[in-house]
Amino acid sequence: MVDIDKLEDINDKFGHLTGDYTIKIIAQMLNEYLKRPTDLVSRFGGEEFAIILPSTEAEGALQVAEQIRQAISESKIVHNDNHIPLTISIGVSADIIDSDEHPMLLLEQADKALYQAKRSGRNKACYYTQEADQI
Ligand SMILES: Nc1nc2c(ncn2[C@@H]2O[C@H](COP(=O)(O)OP(=O)(O)OP(=O)(O)O)[C@@H](O)[C@H]2O)c(=O)[nH]1
Repeated sequence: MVDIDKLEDINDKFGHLTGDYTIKIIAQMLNEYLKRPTDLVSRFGGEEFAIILPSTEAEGALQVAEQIRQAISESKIVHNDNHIPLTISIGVSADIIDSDEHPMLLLEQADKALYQAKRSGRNKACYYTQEADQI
C-alpha cells in the first residue's frame, strides 16, 4: 500500500489542482518503476495506491518499495512554478495466497505496515511483521 504524505498540506498550500497533479505524477512514477508485465498498480481510494507484485518474495517487494520511495523523494516536482515537496509512505506484506480470504488479509497487513511507516516519520517503506503488529 502506498500513501502520499501530507496531501492535505499540499492541497491547502498549493490548491486542489496541484493536489490532483501530484496524484497523477505519483501514478506515473509507480507505473514506471514496475518492471514485470504481471505487476499491477491501482488507485485505492483518495491518495492511496495498491501495488500487486505476483510471485515476489518479501525481500524483493521491499526492495521495489524502497526504490520507488527514494525516487519519489528525490524527484523535483514543479507545478504552476511551485516546487512541490513530495514523499510517500509504503506498507509491504508478502505471502502465498492459499485461500479466498488471504488477499484481504494481505491488504490488512500492508495497511498496518503503512501505519507503521507513517508513525515512524513518513517517507518510509515498512514491512509487516507480527511482532510490530502486537505493539
Ligand atoms: N487534490 C486531491 N486531494 C485528494 C484527493 N483524494 C483525497 N485527497 C485529499 O487527501 C487528503 C488526505 O488527508 P489525510 O488522510 O489526513 O492524509 P495526509 O494529509 O495525506 O497526511 P498523511 O497521510 O498522514 O501523511 C485529504 O485532504 C483529501 O482531501 C484527490 O483526488 N485530489
